[in-house]
Amino acid sequence: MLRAAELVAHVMEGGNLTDAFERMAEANAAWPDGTRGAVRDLAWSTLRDYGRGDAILRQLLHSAPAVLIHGLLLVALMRLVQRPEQAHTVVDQAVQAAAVAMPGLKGMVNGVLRNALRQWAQWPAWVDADDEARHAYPRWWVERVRKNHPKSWQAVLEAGNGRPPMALRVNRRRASVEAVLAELEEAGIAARAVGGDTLLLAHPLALARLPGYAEGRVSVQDAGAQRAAPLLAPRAGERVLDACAAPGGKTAHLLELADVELLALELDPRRAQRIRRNLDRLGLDARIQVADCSDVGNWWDGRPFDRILADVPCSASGVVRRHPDIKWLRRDEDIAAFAAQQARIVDALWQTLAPGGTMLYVTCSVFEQENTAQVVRFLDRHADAEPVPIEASPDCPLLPDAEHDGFYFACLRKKA
Ligand SMILES: C[S@@+](CC[C@H](N)C(=O)[O-])C[C@H]1O[C@@H](n2cnc3c(N)ncnc32)[C@H](O)[C@@H]1O
Repeated sequence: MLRAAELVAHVMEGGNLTDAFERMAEANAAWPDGTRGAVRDLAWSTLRDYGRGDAILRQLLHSAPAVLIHGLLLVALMRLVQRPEQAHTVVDQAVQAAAVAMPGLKGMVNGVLRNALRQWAQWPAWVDADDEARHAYPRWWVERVRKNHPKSWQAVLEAGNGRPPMALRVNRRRASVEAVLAELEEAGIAARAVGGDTLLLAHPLALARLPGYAEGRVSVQDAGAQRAAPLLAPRAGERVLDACAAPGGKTAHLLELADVELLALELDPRRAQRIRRNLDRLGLDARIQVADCSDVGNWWDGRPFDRILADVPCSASGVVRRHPDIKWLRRDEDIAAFAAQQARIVDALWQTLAPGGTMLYVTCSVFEQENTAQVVRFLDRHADAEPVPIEASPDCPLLPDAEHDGFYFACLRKKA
């Protein structure tokens, strides 16, 4: 419980959840899978529900406690929601964790949690009275989703608060969908094919338990993310640019689909190393370069590309259930900053596209400003660009649901 509280406290201080968890897991390499999974699950669940937990705590506390104790109380409340039948054990565990972290505050933790239990029946009313708590999102986020998706805003918010599905991509160079399904069945892992190279697992599991992963027959990639490479539809012999490539999920998928000459660019040198590791595992190859793709003069050799994947940095609002810290760390004004950065990137990349070539614009955002509005402005600025319809639509917003995360795709052709 203390480890999960440390992660929650780290986010409350503005830190990144995934990075902090990876550092913690590295420092505790001897943790069994079960411990690693439990710490992760508790921290992630607490942050998905942070608004609700905090609304309850505000009723019980007179002043804000030290951030680690605040995190611990939130984790304990989440545990109480998950396991009400073990309430007394949960309180004892939280008190023991406080005794280790801040012995002087263990009485306070005990008092607050016992008081919380006495007032259990009030929790729904406390949560309902607070807009942010009811939805478990900041107010600005709720407003944006409501405005951008008037018919489905509640479903979008709910999907973002749920647990994400786990999907696999079959490496068609090494295995077939049928062969992988049979292998999974033999290992007692329930899965079903959902089109293309994609399999959906009935229950998420640890990578170490996944047959064929180490041997490069399968990768873990969300089913929505797996739409990108087939939409770009690379053909053998083409020059392809993957402009924002790390950790290389879509780079690998493109290479699995066709023998192309691929350049993968990535701004972050540490993340760029993950592309090579992924390609090596899958038996694939590409040129990988650390560069700012919008600074064309620094990396482009002047030879145009036939296809460009622009999987641009974005708010990640479509994958918030995988990164629940972002909904509490992002600010409304960040979205305009992302949109400006995306515009800079696609304008720069457009120069490197061959006439007749296509660029696939991708975000994992559900915010219009980064999606359709971005593409409409792009088409206004570039008279030589035209949309290539996706399933009879000029673009393809994929809202998050039980099978896939939220994505947005627009395919743009450069007039010949
Ligand atoms: C959405 S992620 C890409 C995910 C990746 N395409 C995949 O499928 O595995 C965006 C990536 O773009 C990188 N990035 C951000 N700004 C960039 C820039 N100006 N040039 C190149 N890469 C950039 C980020 O570091 C991040 O790794």
